[in-house]
Amino acid sequence: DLEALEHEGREYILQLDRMAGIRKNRASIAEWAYTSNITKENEEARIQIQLELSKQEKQAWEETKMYRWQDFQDFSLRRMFKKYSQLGVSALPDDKYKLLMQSVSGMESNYATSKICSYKDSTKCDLALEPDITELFAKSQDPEELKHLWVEWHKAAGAKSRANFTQYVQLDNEAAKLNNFKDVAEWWQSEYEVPDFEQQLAKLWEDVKPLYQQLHAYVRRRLRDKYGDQVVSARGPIPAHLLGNMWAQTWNNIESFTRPYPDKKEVDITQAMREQNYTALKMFRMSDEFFRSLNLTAMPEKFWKNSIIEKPTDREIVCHASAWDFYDGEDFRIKQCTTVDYEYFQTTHHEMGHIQYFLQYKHQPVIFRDGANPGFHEAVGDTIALSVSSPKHLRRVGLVQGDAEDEQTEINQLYKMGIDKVVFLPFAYTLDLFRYGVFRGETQPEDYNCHYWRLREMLQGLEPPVNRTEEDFDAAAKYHVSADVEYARYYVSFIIQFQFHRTLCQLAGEYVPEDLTKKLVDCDIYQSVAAGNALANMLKMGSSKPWPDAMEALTGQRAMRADGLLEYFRPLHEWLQAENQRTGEYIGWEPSKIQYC
Ligand SMILES: C=C(C[SeH])C(=O)N1CCC[C@H]1C(=O)O
Ligand SMILES: [Zn+2]
Repeated sequence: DLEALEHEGREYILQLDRMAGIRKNRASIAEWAYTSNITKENEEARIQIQLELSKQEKQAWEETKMYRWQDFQDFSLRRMFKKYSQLGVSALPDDKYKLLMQSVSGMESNYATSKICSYKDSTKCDLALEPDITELFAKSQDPEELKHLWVEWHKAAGAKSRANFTQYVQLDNEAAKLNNFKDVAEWWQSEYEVPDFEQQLAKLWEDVKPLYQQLHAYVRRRLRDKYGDQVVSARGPIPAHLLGNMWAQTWNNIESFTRPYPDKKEVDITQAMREQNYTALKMFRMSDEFFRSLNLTAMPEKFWKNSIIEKPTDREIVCHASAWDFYDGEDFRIKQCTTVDYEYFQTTHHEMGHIQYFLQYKHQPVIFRDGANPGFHEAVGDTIALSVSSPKHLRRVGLVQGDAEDEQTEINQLYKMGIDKVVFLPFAYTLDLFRYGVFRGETQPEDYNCHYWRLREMLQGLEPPVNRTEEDFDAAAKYHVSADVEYARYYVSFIIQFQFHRTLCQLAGEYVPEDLTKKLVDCDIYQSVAAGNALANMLKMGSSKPWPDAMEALTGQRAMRADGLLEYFRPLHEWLQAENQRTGEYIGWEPSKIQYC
């Protein structure tokens, strides 16, 4: 009878889950060995192990689908069977599986090891993205040097991966079809378990776009003031190499010469960190202490022993920051090439947020050790970082001196947050709208660069610094495209982290709507056990329930909405509208004159 069948099913799936944990542990060990020491033999070993594990997964999958789990009464049991019934890339035959692994690995190692020559010294050709090119791009205010760095990086890390990327798309789409998806776009969106995910992304963009356009118009004017109207036009897109970041995904590095009230003392956190002899380890210790102050879990001993927090000097590694779960309940690691600056201070909290999520759901079955959706995992650390980056907290830890806020300082602070958080949204949206089109076949290889830049111009109001052709492949010059990492997760994160922040601030008594002494912009939840406990309760759920349940558990809302972000930035939005009106700024952008299609 069904009762007995369900009991037998539970025994089976719990045993399968234990085996899956061992497989995932072995996969993480092999992946770590390769990405923390990029050599041919480590790459081959990793692919060999992935192949072996995929055979075991395929075997288990054959057995799992024999169960009539759709009729089981127990919700969690059905959910476990449903997740285990999806085989993933292991559904490919061995030869195609291996080809797919090789094409992604080829792109990723190219990205990780790409070097370019210096602008000022053409014989110096050992510049790596981290820390060399990143630092130069953040500091340089010479448009010609920035153009050189931009063009050379996009040639080395982007164009080179065009062939591998085309093969990856072909094979990954085959795997999608073997999993009963039309294409990879549908597969990626299925992770969010809502039928209208893409429409939700579009609606969120409609909500945020007016604020973005005001910010874009203001920044364009300040850049035109600085570089002249031969470099920055009054009504066109902004050249993408002038925004302080290789992908123009955050504009925080141009804050020093574009902030609204320049005569207000400059808040240079990076300089303060260096003056106070901050080290990578100190940044990690401070982040760990913040989480502990919320009554969340301390980093375990193994974390401090096994993590790589600075770039090694004796080998090549994948420097792009990452957090690792080894699925054994005690081994959790971060790998990042930390530099002592504000940006990496944020990144450290971002990665520690991933580890905290791992720690909170480690008691769950292996199959539920995941974010409620991929965006949740990206939002944990950033939510904490919203408190850390508040003037109140920065004063608390001594990174900012001096008095409390006045109106102008608050606008400067909101501007600093806006050129980090608001400008990121059209970038993130572009990256996956582009790849949805590629996976769907709407964008063929001969259109890759043209379609990528059409979206960049339409959504971000940017243009390339020089003409582009289909010899280029600029999308792959971004880590996540070269590493097959879905990106809508960050778009979701940058929306929901403000919903999380608002709730936690209210729980911490730090934010009271309409109370001008308890403003959202100045909220710091540090040491609030009430906020920490509420966050922990949501994190403990992992992916055991559909994400609206997790969202509701924490915020009372069951949907992702832009209202948290728009409430946070409202004073800035009003200021920008008034300022752009005062200067008669053209809002939006006319078509670019640069050739890229
Ligand atoms: C820090 C990570 C590792 Se999950 C990252 O890739 N992030 C964090 C914010 C956006 C995105 C990026 O760097 O593009
Ligand atoms: Zn992340």
